[in-house]
Amino acid sequence: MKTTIPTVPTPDDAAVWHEGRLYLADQRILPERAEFIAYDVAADVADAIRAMVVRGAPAIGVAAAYGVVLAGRSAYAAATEGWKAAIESDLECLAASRPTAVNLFWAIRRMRSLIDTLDATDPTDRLLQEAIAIHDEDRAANRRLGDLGAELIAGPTNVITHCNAGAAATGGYGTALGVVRSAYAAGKIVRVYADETRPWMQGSRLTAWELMHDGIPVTLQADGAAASLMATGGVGWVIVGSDRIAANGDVANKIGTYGLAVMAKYHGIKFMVAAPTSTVDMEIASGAEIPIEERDPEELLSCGGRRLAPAGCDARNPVFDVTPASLVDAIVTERGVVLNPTTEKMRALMG
Ligand SMILES: CSC[C@@H](O)[C@@H](O)C(=O)COP(=O)(O)O
Repeated sequence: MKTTIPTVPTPDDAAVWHEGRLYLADQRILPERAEFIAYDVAADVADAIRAMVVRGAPAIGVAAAYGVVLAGRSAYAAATEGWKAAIESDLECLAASRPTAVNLFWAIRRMRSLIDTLDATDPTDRLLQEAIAIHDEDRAANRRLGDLGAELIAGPTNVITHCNAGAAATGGYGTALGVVRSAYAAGKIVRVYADETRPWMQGSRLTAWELMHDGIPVTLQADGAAASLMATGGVGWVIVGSDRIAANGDVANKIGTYGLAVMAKYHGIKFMVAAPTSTVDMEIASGAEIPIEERDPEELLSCGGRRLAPAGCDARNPVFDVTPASLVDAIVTERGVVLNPTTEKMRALMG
């Protein structure tokens, strides 16, 4: 992990712990401005997750783990040996920040398991070690799954990606964009077509920024342009990340992913989901049980601060959808690849 704060955040600096503070690169304003915000208390980290300062399932998990460190420090300052009772409200506050990305709950559960083993003394150092381990392990998992995903691509080919599943969305390197990074280095990817990803524009702002930062050829397209691109041929894979993968291999990801998978099947294009095993939720049988976040319709009714829709216009803003396992060719994790996922194959992967 980095021990200094870069003056300008790079895509790999979504979360940085430095001298007792958590710094999050503000992903709401990138790439126009690259700035960190410093955090000292867990409730503010929860607000940052809710407000999309930090976003992307693994990065949310990493931020929450550091949030638990801040919670432990505050709880000990307030209640000394009673810190375990005092930390509870902050853990609940972090867990209530966003509902879909299971990495959030996975990270809090892992930090809670550690808390259960600790005594009444100041827990800050021990909690920090665990948060750093979560951060480092995520980066290492992404490197591994990036290489595994790249092996599936015969190449050279073009690929489509949706939303941002890059370094900024993770502890580092990226999931879908980790596969792209590894495959591009191996000469297997010619160009990445990045969907703009309405309404938060994670594709236009973050994916385009990350790929240009790496010198990987990228073409931005409107979300609705993917089908006609597929029809022209030349696209070998759709590669996306995930917020939660159910036990049967159904995949929740950014709204619009399901449509891409349907279109990919129609055009005979392969569909890959790249995610660490911290994104797999074996406690739910299928995608029907995945809670789908609905955000403020205002995010859809306006763009760049300018109102687009007429006053009084109704709008729905589900920000994730579920792609059935039957449309997924490969789920790529750090533990291995699952082709044509089923419950049995996911059980074998997860042990
Ligand atoms: C490696 S990130 C995987 C997913 O979290 C990503 O594709 C996504 O949908 C992010 O949504 P966001 O609403 O930006 O948090």
